[in-house]
Amino acid sequence: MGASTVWSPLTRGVFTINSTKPRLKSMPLYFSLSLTTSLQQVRRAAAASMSYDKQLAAAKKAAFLAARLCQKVQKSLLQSDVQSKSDKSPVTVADYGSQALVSFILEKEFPSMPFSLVAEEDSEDLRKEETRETLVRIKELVNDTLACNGMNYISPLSEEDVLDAIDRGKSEGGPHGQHWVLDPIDGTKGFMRGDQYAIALALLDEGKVVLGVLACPNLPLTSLTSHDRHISEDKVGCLYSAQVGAGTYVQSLDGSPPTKVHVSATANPEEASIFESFEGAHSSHDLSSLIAKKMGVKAPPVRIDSQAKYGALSRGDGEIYLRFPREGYREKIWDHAAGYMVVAEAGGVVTDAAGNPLDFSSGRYLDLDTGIIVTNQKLMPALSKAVLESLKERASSL
Ligand SMILES: Nc1ncnc2c1ncn2[C@@H]1O[C@H](COP(=O)(O)O)[C@@H](O)[C@H]1OP(=O)(O)O
Ligand SMILES: [Mg+2]
Ligand SMILES: [Mg+2]
Ligand SMILES: [Mg+2]
Repeated sequence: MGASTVWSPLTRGVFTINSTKPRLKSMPLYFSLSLTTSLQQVRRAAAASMSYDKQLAAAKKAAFLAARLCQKVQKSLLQSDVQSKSDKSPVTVADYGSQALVSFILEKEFPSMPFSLVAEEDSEDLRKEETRETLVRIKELVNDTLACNGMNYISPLSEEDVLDAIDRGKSEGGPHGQHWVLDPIDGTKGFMRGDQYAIALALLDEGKVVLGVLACPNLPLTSLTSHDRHISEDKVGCLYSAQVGAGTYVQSLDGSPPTKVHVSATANPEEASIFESFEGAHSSHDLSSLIAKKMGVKAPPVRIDSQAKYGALSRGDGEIYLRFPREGYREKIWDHAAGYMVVAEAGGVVTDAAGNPLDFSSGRYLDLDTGIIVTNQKLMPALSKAVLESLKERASSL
């Protein structure tokens, strides 16, 4: 392990922790170890007790601007906006534009802090000659979004600025220091279909998620499962924000004041409903229906794309979110960090299939057991039991 630069909440300055720093020759090993441990304890305690108000305000601003950019692209989604990446997943100018914008804004907001961003996209394909036109389009989109949202005091970005901003997202994250975590468009398939997607932004401090913001431009302001949807039925666009120890709030992307949300209090599985991926290739629908049957859930599953599921669950639109990707698929931290915070601060529980908490501290990937399950505290015991039984049953039938 090498040196890691840490922004200290205590000193509001930057200091460097070097895990391999030589001990004083005369310093006994136990003293050196206990010094390291207490330094870590001080840093963790500071993270838990500090306020992330400034970072949260910046994250909301960045996610809001990215949402505006994405809305503009989704409106005029043309075939030429879609490229093929080596992994064949569709990447649009909005993915790149959103990442460039968020990266640029966050770095500008905290000029005296070291900037670390773990984000999904990189600029490799965009640096090729044949994608020059796409790059120009992205640059224009980013600059238009800044100018149209009262930020014309910022000088326009060049193509190189855009590429650099995208590539700031290459950080490996990890257990020390602060790292932003970004999915510039979560649910690209939903975005392309005109359905749900989210801009998902979180902050890690000492390996723990300390804030999360989810901009969901197509999510209705009223409950997805409400039987009383009339007046505001057509109003969409939610901005969720959560900070450790301070609860979860939602507001309209058009600027309504934030309202505190809480997960559903339902304890009866018969009254619960389940969220799962729209895409059957992203999560096993069969396993979800087996779990639902075992729990006695009566309602049909609600299938929506992206971390909008976490947002909907945090305000009680439904009680359970199940995610069981195909074997071998490795979850990335940007696909869950913001959603996790939004649900956890609204009183919900997020674990892997074995009941372990998610560990966001070990790099770009989440290493976990089989799948991710999310619900309220009352339903978790029944859900865990049904999940374990269903997994066992599935394994024995293979
Ligand atoms: N084969 C896959 N299995 C599971 N998840 C996937 C797969 N391919 C992409 N994803 C990611 O799953 C998430 C969306 O899943 P869902 O909408 O079903 O909840 C997105 O983060 C998406 O990435 P992306 O951010 O590129 O859209
Ligand atoms: Mg993707
Ligand atoms: Mg994603
Ligand atoms: Mg994405």
